[in-house]
Amino acid sequence: MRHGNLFVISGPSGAGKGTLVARLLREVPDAWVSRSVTTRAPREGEVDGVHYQFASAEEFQDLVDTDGLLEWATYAGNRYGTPRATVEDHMACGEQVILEIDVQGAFQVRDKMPAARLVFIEPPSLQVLEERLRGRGTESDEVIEARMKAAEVELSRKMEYDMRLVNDNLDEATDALVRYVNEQAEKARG
Ligand SMILES: Nc1nc2c(ncn2[C@@H]2O[C@H](COP(=O)(O)OP(=O)(O)O)[C@@H](O)[C@H]2O)c(=O)[nH]1
Ligand SMILES: Nc1ncnc2c1ncn2[C@@H]1O[C@H](COP(=O)(O)OP(=O)(O)O)[C@@H](O)[C@H]1O
Repeated sequence: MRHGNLFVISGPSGAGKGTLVARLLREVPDAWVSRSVTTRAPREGEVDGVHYQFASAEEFQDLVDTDGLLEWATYAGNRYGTPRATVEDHMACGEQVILEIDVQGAFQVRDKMPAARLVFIEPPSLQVLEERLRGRGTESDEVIEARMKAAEVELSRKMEYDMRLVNDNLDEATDALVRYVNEQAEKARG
């Protein structure tokens, strides 16, 4: 059994974080992904307790006030946070814990848990990013515009991450992510 490690995956909306994390979970048997709490409305097809734990603004604030979140941030007008207890439990079980969170949250995690590995997923270009966001078909034009603005701020911080990965060819990007997680987990085992 390997020791528990913490991996943070960030990158602009539409870069392919969710797609890559889903593939990583299939290929790394001891990987586990945290489920965030959010005040964002569910998209069509999203199920409460599966994709996110959907919460009201009051419920979210209660979690903040009771120190129930490891980190939290406001992104494009909605609040998102990582439940602390489940992350700690899964790390204690020796799992490779994955947080798919924004750049603000990533640096809060690094402050609290300096051993966390931070991975930044980049799109091949801003044009491809916009095409993927539109192609996903889950957001209005207005929301896509807000996410493209956020993308520029996010990309400006990529050099602060431990690893950067361009998600161009999906199979190659998946392999690189799986390799990195396994290498780091083996290194931590010593
Ligand atoms: N800080 C933080 N960011 C989160 C959390 N959960 C999701 N996010 C980020 O919030 C942003 C918006 O997520 P979402 O609305 O699901 O859009 P998507 O990433 O385009 O599918 C993305 O950058 C996510 O990585 C969390 O628990 N904490
Ligand atoms: N390497 C890739 N090549 C082409 N399309 C991709 C690739 N990776 C992801 N996509 C597609 O781009 C869209 C955004 O991916 P998603 O995983 O939802 O991004 P994120 O979680 O970063 O917002 C989805 O429709 C997904 O199927």
